[in-house]
Amino acid sequence: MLHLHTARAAPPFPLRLASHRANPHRVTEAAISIDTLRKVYAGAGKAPDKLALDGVSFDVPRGQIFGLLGPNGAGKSTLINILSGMVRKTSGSARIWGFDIDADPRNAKASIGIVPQEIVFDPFFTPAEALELQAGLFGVPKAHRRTAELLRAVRLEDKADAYARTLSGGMKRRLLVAKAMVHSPPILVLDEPTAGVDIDLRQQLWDYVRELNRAGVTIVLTTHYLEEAEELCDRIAIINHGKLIANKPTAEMVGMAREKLIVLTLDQDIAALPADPDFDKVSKLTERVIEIGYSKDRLNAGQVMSRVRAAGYDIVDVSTREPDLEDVFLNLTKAVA
Ligand SMILES: Nc1ncnc2c1ncn2[C@@H]1O[C@H](COP(=O)(O)OP(=O)(O)OP(=O)(O)O)[C@@H](O)[C@H]1O
Repeated sequence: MLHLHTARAAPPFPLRLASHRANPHRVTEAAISIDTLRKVYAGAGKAPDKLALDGVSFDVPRGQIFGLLGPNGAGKSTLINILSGMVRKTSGSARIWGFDIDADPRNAKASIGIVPQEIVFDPFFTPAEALELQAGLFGVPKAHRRTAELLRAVRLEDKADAYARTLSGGMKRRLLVAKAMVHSPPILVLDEPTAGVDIDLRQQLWDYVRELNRAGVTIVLTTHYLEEAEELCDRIAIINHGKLIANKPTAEMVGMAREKLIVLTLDQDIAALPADPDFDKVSKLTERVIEIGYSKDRLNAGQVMSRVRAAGYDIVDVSTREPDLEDVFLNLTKAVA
């Protein structure tokens, strides 16, 4: 049972109250709204300038788990670092919970909690001290601090007074999530939180992320793990080479994979691969096993098998594969590579 009051109707401490009162319509806005965001890193020495974000625009709807996917170097961290105020954008604009990051940076920052990719800790602080310090940095007065509650939420209450260096990797990750929540932001961003994390821990972390989301927190996560995005996210955006190349509800995104694969075990060694203009690709996996890729718009599995039989083979075993996010991802990133 989660006791966080992260997304309560009354805006969290400390800065949002006044602005929300001043503009109640903001409540209906997207959690994050990004408009034509561009970032060029100036080249050092003889190195050329690097265009990291090339006019990216999208909204993260409130209340969702939103996945930001992209290959290495796509621009994901740049985007998140702009939101957190660590990187200065070159042009474009961004609003966090309705607050423009230029015009209202304090409220924008107060509305977002960021769990960084790397685990950085002062080993001599206990988890309780680390949370108190972090709350202090955000200007949360003592009376509003929720150290014990947060430690309970991330199941670290019995480690409250242990030195950080004695925590396991998983405990440290959970402490990072608690640290990102000290100011009760309505948005939590997790930057590749499960890179290098074992399966058990990953599952625990996702359970907790789901719990936070059920409590009303909008979640943005970047990940390289496509299955993870597929399992967790309501909506997925893909960026590649600094450009947004897709942004859809997860089910729709997965449905974009047109190609299906069928693996057939034949009754005899394959002499020549069956050629058919409707097959997108045919590959021999072993002497008697072939894999055929076909577009589900043009053929169904029965028709594929009939055509292989017509080429003189009997089929002794068959399996098909549904398209998944990986197929979409590969197709999309290939198209603009
Ligand atoms: N401080 C910097 N100076 C110059 N170039 C940079 C800087 N930071 C990032 N880049 C470049 O900008 C591009 C986008 O990098 P970014 O870290 O945003 O990508 P990413 O999608 O987060 O990648 P990863 O998944 O590997 O973390 C890359 O080509 C990277 O080399």
